[in-house]
Amino acid sequence: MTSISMQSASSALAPYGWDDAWAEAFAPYDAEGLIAGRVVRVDRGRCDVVTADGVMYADTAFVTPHDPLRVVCTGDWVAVEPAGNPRYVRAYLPRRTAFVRSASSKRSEGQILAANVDHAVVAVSLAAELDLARIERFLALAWESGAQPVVVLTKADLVPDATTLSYLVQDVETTAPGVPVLPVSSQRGEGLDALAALVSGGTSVLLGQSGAGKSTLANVLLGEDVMTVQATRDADGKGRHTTTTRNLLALPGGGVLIDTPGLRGVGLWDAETGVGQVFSEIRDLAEGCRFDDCAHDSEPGCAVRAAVEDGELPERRLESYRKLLRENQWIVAKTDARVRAERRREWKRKGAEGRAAMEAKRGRR
Ligand SMILES: Nc1nc2c(ncn2[C@@H]2O[C@H](COP(=O)(O)OP(=O)(O)OP(=O)(O)O)[C@@H](O)[C@H]2O)c(=O)[nH]1
Ligand SMILES: [Zn+2]
Repeated sequence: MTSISMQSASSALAPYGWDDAWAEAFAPYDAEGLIAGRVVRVDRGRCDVVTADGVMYADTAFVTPHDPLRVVCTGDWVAVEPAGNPRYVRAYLPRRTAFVRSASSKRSEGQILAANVDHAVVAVSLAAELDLARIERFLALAWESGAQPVVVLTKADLVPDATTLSYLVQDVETTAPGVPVLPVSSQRGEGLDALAALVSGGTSVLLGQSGAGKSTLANVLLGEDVMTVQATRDADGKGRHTTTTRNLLALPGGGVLIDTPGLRGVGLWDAETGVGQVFSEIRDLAEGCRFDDCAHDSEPGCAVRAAVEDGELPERRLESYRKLLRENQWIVAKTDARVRAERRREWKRKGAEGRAAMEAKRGRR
């Protein structure tokens, strides 16, 4: 049975992405009298949570274990205490997707940047020459998170004619199998309705190089309503201007936009699965290689090299694939080395503390 509080939460939180599956996952917390909400901002152990009763300021101490991937982040659905000063976040619901930096989700030292993202919108400017390798890199990050990538080719108004534009779109489409490619112009308005429709069904993030036009797109998507959205004041009336720095916003046309500073400058991390998805046609071809661990270099019976020789697979694509895999392996190795060094320091520190404690005890005797 759904409680009254859950029913009101459902309608108030729907613009933030609440659905039946979240309601079901939340049911046990509802039974405990906890409040459902979505994290719109995290800052040093505290977070702002949008709930049916407005934005609440909550402490995350209960849900901040040592594993940095299990720290509450923007986009999480959480169970907050109904009262208290401070109120505590008691739990967060299992994540559907997660953007993680520095290491894979299988490891414990990554940094979580955003949770429960459905669409990763990669903004690519048409004002400069297309850098396909860069697009592939962003797509790897996007796939790795579990979100569906979308490429938005911005500043389409700067492309001289429609034929050129269609060639550019085709180039990106062959680089991005399984990814919708959408040319837009924030200045002239082309493609913006299609983009708004695309992001209206879920939570989106904007990725892409500096100057790609992300802020401009965000402003267009947020429209004039951005001011009223941001004016929803926090319920505990502390009078702080938290809402202006919110990292998660409900879009007037439907859907949610997450824009965190960390996501903006994101680089490649352990994204081997993501890299494989970007180059899905290479992965498919590799099934025909004689050796399971074929590096598609000079091995005999390599189906991938054969496809390059036949002109079926662009050489650039294979090079880019191998480069991203190498880069990825290097990052993993570096991260592992750093973690090992950190652990050693930790052991030393613990050892020293342990010895000090023993000596203190002995001294007391
Ligand atoms: N001609 C044209 N220029 C655009 C368009 N969209 C954005 N720009 C311009 O491109 C520049 C960069 O846009 P931003 O939106 O600031 O880019 P950004 O990706 O947010 O950049 P960072 O904040 O550095 O990550 C600005 O000067 C915009 O005016 C467009 O559709 N057409
Ligand atoms: Zn091969």
